[in-house]
Amino acid sequence: MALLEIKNLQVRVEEREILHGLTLTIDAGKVHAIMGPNGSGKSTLSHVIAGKPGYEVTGGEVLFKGEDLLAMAPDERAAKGVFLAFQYPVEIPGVATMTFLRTALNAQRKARGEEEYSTPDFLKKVREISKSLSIPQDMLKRGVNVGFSGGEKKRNEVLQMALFQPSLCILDEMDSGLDIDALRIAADGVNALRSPERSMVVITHYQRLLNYIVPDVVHVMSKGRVVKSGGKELAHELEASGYAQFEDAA
Ligand SMILES: Nc1ncnc2c1ncn2[C@@H]1O[C@H](COP(=O)(O)OP(=O)(O)OP(=O)(O)O)[C@@H](O)[C@H]1O
Repeated sequence: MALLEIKNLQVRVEEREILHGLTLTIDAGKVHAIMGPNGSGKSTLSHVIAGKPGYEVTGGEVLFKGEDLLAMAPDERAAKGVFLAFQYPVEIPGVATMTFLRTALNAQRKARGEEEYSTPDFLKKVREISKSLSIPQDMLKRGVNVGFSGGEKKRNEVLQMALFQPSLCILDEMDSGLDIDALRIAADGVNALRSPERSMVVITHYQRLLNYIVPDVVHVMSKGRVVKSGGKELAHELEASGYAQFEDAA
């Protein structure tokens, strides 16, 4: 069974149809890259999967582990293992990162009927992961993403991923705003999470990120649909030839 199955998905935002019958299947243990020009609907797709409000699904279906994902509330999706790493992570002043991480993790565990982490176990886990991502401990005492640099925000997203252990990770333009060293650290963190049970959807404009996170499958999106799928070599072809050929075909 596929981990995620999207069939003929149609989505409207503010009365305008953005996804026009998108079909995509993601098997467990695979890394899929989604590429495509600005405005083709990549972020819209990731937001609809995560359950962000404001998107009206007018047709099609999304099955996650065989269940109707669209019928689930966003927190239920997270507890079931869907994680979206934001393109622009939000700041939450007044909520310490550590408190946020612990509350979110325990809420997800509780929803799954699992025991909550004890404080020492939780601290040990966070320290281990943050060390591997070069995130200083004092950063975790600050408000969520408050005063974090662009690179630190992205690394904080990878920290959440490593802590929550989701089965589907969607990375929306993880490379934007990252310098080469930060990109390598974040990509190493993502690669460490690759497993036969976990799938990743990497949304990016550029082939560069895919040198660090090598995909099994590459899809091209254009005008609200997946218009071509192939192996990792497809990303190299796109880098050479651009997206215009698909714009015409869509
Ligand atoms: N909240 C919104 N209100 C109105 N239009 C929207 C909204 N969100 C998205 N759109 C429109 O939907 C289209 C697809 O946007 P989306 O952000 O999904 O594309 P994208 O492929 O992620 O683009 P980019 O590569 O530039 O990030 C765009 O034309 C955008 O203007």
